[in-house]
Amino acid sequence: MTTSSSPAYPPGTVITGKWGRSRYIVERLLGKGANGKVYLVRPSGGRGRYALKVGYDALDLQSEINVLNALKEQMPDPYLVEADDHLEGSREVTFYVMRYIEGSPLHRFIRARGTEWLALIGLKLLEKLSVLHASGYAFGDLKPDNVMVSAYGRVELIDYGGVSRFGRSVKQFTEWYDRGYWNAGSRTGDGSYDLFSFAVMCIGLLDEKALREASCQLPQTRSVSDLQQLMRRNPVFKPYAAWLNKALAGDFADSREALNEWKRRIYEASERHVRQIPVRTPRWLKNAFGISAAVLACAIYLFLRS
Ligand SMILES: Nc1ncnc2c1ncn2[C@@H]1O[C@H](COP(=O)(O)OP(=O)(O)OP(=O)(O)O)[C@@H](O)[C@H]1O
Repeated sequence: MTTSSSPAYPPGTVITGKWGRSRYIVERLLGKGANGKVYLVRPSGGRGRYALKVGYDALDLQSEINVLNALKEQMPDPYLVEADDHLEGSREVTFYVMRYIEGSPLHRFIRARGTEWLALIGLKLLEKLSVLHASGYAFGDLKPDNVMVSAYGRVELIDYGGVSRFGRSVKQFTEWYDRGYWNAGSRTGDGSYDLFSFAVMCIGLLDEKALREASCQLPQTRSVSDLQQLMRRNPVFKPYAAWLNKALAGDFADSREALNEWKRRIYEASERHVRQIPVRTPRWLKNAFGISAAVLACAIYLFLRS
């Protein structure tokens, strides 16, 4: 199996599936993480571009493939294209091919486009999570690096390596977004585990400095009330605070309910916003009104004189 220190495949490398005989040509390395390397590839003789992941550990990659296979039926536009083995020198290496998400990770998107995008992106992300949860899986390692956003605001979860069946221990997590880290519950994979991570992720996107400060507490004193306090201090949280508090407390029955409440709250907030925009009278209308008033005054004067 390939390792994290093995050199990346250079552009032009051909990866041939042992069983399906598909051939993919590497264009470039998209990124590497703790579990594997991901390449941008195009099918030999075919059209389109895909992302191809080569894992460091065969078992870990296989469990990722199993989850993606199980989700294939639930998704209208499946993420997994195919999985196969190929020969790297004399070694057999497992890989899988997925949809290529052209975009940027969530935190970079929000930094570039503004926090007002959070309402819409949060909505789309909750939709993705509720499909995953309806299939009995928790995403686990929900964090901004694992959410890709396209230029048009299309949202996609990447890195299914942390996905676990409901009721099993979460396989991978990142401190800030982990319910256990905030002494707020177990590391058992369930819908509310992901909703908790989602809430902390929103907090970090809206005020990263405050989240960093809150996380500096002693591990035994760190708690959800630190997160609630920081939200009270910054008005940027106002439209989201009630929802975020509910997710932090694990009070949503499931992610469908969380999704519906998010929808309701963002519609209400946008309606309030529209109502608050002062309606300015255009200058031409003021002028026209002035002329009509003058004409009317003359008409009344002439009428009274006659
Ligand atoms: N479908 C995709 N489309 C575009 N880029 C992708 C895709 N999947 C992964 N990437 C890129 O490759 C990088 C590594 O992928 P991934 O997160 O799956 O690897 P990992 O080893 O599981 O990472 P981690 O250390 O976060 O667990 C990502 O950060 C992202 O930049």
